[in-house]
Amino acid sequence: MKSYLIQPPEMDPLEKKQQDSAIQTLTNSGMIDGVGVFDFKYFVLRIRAQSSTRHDISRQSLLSGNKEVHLTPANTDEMKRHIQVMKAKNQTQLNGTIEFRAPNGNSVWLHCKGSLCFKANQFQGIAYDITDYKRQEQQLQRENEEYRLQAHQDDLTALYNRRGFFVQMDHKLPLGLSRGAGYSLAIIDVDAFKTINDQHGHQKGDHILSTIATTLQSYTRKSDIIGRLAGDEFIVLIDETNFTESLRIADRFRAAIEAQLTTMHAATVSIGISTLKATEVPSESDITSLRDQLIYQADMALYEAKRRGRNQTWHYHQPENGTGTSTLS
Ligand SMILES: Nc1nc2c(ncn2[C@@H]2O[C@H](COP(=O)(O)OP(=O)(O)OP(=O)(O)O)[C@@H](O)[C@H]2O)c(=O)[nH]1
Repeated sequence: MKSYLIQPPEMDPLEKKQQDSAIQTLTNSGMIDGVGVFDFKYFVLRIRAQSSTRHDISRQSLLSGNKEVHLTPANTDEMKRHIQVMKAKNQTQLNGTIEFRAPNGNSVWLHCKGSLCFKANQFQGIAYDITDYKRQEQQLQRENEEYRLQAHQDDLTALYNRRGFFVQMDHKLPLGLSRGAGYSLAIIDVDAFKTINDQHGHQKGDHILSTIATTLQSYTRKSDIIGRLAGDEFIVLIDETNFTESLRIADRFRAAIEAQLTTMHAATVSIGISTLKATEVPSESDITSLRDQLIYQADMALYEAKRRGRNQTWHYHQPENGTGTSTLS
């Protein structure tokens, strides 16, 4: 790790001489790689390499071949605010990581340890270059995010898998309901898919599933959530809808899928829907049971669509005196 001694911009000549000799000793011993001046009135940190032979500083990304560079904080406003807070609290010890911008636009992270002199707008201390470490950390974060996405994604269709869908749904429901939005849930199941697989092979079956996924993507809005629940079952959380609208929207899914699949194997889908009214604002602990209730009701409606002969869209309807379903054909 590289380190730089940061000096005050203006110094007493005698003090400067003493420090120069100390710097030379530190440089020779390999303890520091350069010296700098940090003026936080103008927010510029000037760094000068000292031990170019020992550390081959010319190859270092920070300096990009130069012996001296000017760095500015990546977020000057935030840093100004931070220093103002320190000043108000009369705190002089700075011990933290600051992201700077090199002249070539690259980020340079320096861990600065030392003291601030508010009167002279100066910082004095040591700055450790932790850029490599930060880059590795960011790379690790990116990889973790990728793994997290993969764990929530269906391999075949690239839609959310069951887990990913529920994470998204649980996140969305409370937000929407608290601002008075109603939601509908559609469960879409391929009709007689087992027969299609048996007659045409698994590969054709997979192709049908992929076609359904792309059709759903093009017939939904950005704010809807689409997932593949399992096997031949898809699920869509339709944003901001009521009973009537959701029936119309879901039946459009059914008709569009049928049209897309006609050219393949005349496959069709059945759809069951349930709706959560905007007035049903839940407490946070109610979300899971609301989600289970929506799924249960959509499943019941799907069952009805299958029972009545398939290739239909049914909406769950809770009559005054018990359970039941209402229809659109
Ligand atoms: N090609 C393919 N088939 C799958 C996949 N996952 C599950 N299946 C098959 O999908 C079929 C689902 O059939 P079921 O849901 O039991 O019933 P169905 O034949 O669709 O009949 P209904 O739902 O009553 O209309 C099973 O034969 C599974 O083996 C997959 O990823 N690809």
